Parts: sequence; C-alpha cells; structure tokens
Amino acid sequence: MSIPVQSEGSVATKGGVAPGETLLKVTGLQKHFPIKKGLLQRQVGAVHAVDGLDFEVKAGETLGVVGESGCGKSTMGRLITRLLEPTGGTVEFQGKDITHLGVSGMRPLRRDMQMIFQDPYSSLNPRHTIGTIVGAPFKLQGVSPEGGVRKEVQRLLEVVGLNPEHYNRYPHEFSGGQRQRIGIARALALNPKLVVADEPVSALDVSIQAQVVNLLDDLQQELGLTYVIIAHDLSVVRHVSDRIAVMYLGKIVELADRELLYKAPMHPYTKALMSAVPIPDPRRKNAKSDRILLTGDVPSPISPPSGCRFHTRCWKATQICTTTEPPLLELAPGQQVACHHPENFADQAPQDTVLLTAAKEAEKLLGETALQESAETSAAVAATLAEESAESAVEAGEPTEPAAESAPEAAEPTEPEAGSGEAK
Ligand SMILES: Nc1ncnc2c1ncn2[C@@H]1O[C@H](COP(=O)(O)OP(=O)(O)OP(=O)(O)O)[C@@H](O)[C@H]1O
Repeated sequence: MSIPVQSEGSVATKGGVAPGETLLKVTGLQKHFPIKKGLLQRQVGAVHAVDGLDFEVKAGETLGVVGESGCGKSTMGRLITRLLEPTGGTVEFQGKDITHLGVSGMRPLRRDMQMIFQDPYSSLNPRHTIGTIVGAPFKLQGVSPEGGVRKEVQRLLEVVGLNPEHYNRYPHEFSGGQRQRIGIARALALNPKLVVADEPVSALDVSIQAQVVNLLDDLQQELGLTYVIIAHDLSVVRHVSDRIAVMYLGKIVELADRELLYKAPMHPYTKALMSAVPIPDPRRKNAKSDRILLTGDVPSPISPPSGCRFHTRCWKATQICTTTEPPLLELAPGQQVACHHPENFADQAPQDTVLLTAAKEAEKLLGETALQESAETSAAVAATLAEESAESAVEAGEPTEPAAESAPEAAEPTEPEAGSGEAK
C-alpha cells in the first residue's frame, strides 16, 4: 500500500528527536488506585496496578508490552500518555518532565502522543460521522490543516486504507477492522510522535488482526512513528516489536530485544508465556505438547506477594524469591531480567537451592520437554560462560577455579532443572 507523504513532514525529524534517540523515559513509575470504604470513604488499601516501572522508548522503535490480564498494561499506557496521574515516579517525553503536568500543560503535547484503544465499537461516537470523528483533533487543538479539515480527513482515510468518499458515513456502517482503521486515522490526524496502542487488535477477527497489524507497521515505515503496543498475547507483538517488555503484577520482569526474547527467554514467566504461543506447523501436530502450565491464579494486586511476585507460580522458586525482590538487571546485552534463577543464564542466587513446596507442585504440571529443554539450555549457556571466564582468567594469569564457582550450573548434569532444584 502506498501512503501519501504527510503535509507536515516526517515525524521522526520533527521536534528534534532523531531516530534512535530517547523519546520517552519512565523511571520508577507507580499507580496505586485507592480502595475506599465506609461513609467517610476512608482509604483501606490500594490496588498496586503499576508498581515501579523503568524503561525507555527510542524514537522510531516499537516497544511491545505483554502480560496477563490485570497486570497493569493499560494503566501503564494511560500513565505514559498522561491520561492518568501517576502515584510515583517520573515520565519524561522528549527530555521534558511531564509527570504532573495539568490539562493546559499537556494540551500542546497531546498532538505528539496519541492513543489507539482496544474496542473499535465503543471508542467511536455512534452519533458522529467519520468526518467529524477523524477531524475532531483539529478542532480540539485549533489546527487548520492546509487545504481544510475535510481534505485532510479524506487524505487520512486514504492513508489507513478507507474510501475517502465515506466521509459522511456513521461508525455502524463499518466492520470492526474498518472501525479500528478509523481509530488509527484519528490518532494520526495531528502527526504524533508517539502512538500508544492498547490491545489494538484483540477485539477483531483473527483474519482482520493481521491486516491492522500490517497497517500499523506500514504507517511506521512511512511516517517514522514510535509505537508502544500493548497486548496480552505474544503472537500479536511478535512481528512488529523491536523490543518487548513482559509485565507481571505491575512490574516488568523481562525487557529484551525481540530476537533475544524469542531465542533465549530468561525469565521463567516469559518462558511460560512463550510456550503458550501456538506454532503453526503441521509436522508438529502429533508432537507432545511442551506447554508450560502455570499453577494457581494471578495473585491479587491489592496485596502482591513479597519478594519476587512470580514466586507463587514459579517452578524454580526458592527461599530467596519469597524474601528478596530481584532487581531488573541487564544480564546479556539488550536483555534485562528480574529473576534470581533465570533461564538460559548462570544462576543469580546459586547458594539458595531449596525449592519451595509451591514450586515443587508447579513442577509437576510442566511438560517434560519444557523441563528438559530448560535444563539443557541453562547448562549449555552456563558451560559457555564458565569456559569464557576460565579463558579470561588464564589470560589474566589467575587460577581457573573461581570461574567454575561463578557458573555453578556448568558442573551439573543436564537433568531437568526444576527436578534438580536441591542441587542447583
Ligand atoms: N480506575 C481503577 N480503579 C481501581 N482499580 C483499577 C482501575 N483501573 C485498573 N484497576 C486495576 O488495576 C489492575 C491493572 O489493570 P489494567 O487494566 O491496567 O490491567 P491490564 O493488564 O491492562 O488488563 P486487561 O488486559 O484486562 O485490560 C487491575 O487489577 C485492575 O482491576
């Protein structure tokens, strides 16, 4: 599809943020929704929807955000576009702190950051024509596009693959996929720099999902857009994201380049999510499923578990996971992980070996292939690391013993890891 050039020039070069430079920076971002009770509406607790997020989004990239329902993805999207006021932390957009900007302070920035919502049925006013809906941002911002609003709206409709002649039609006259295209046209009207798409295709038929995802991809290529795409399903963000953040109960547990995340996920939760993505390969139709089934429900965000929040469902959890929250560390270039016992990497807490009872139960539900693979990859990576550090120790003239210590898994037999938890 050919997309007409925007009248105001390339987004990526507009406003001084060059591709690859930081467009959005989030530090320690928090949102706690108060729970109030009684006549006096006293606060009795809080929903820890987003609980300390740190990440950056570079101009021109697509950051995918995935996680189960209720993990705080939408809240995060609304916080970074400042549709919600954060409880803590900071949000910087183009180097400017926008954390506590009021409505008037945010108004000029609204042009630069737009949101696409999940439900193309409820996000469009049924009483307004498409022309009014897509043209609304011009009115709200007091912008008069060259050639008039009508001409610009028709151009935008064409950009998203809709017939510009349908300017006077109403939302109910369009299919779900077309309505989502209308939502995208509205988001693009003011030539934004950052587009946050919250589950942009979840409400659509699978056959239409690919069309909308491809449209978003095409628009990014042509207009130099920066995306944060939120989805509960890795298969949606898989093809469009440059980097992917995996969220669990209000926290990022892994943030990595797409390739790294798919080839060697380090957080057990990422591994479990990935095992749930179906592989469309007819040759595997009789293969034994190695899907990782997580035990129990997602704990309540009102009183999240202590230590690592995933420990209640993790098959690798040990004592330290219940007491100490693992920091989000860059364990490999381009891969940040918050885990004491990561996959595909040397153990971060090798001294702590006693598996929790819950973990032992979770282990029973894991596919054997998954456990075997997990053990093999961890042992292989640990062996490579041990080799590398032994080599560097020899080069530096040091004794080679400490290298083996720093990668204790290297010495382990390649038995399933969860089963060999005691010896880890
Ligand atoms: N306005 C609100 N008041 C109180 N709690 C809220 C509010 N908005 C969200 N929450 C709670 O915050 C938590 C995170 O919600 P959020 O919608 O951000 O999750 P999500 O990962 O986007 O889930 P989904 O995919 O189902 O939308 C949930 O427990 C939710 O109930």
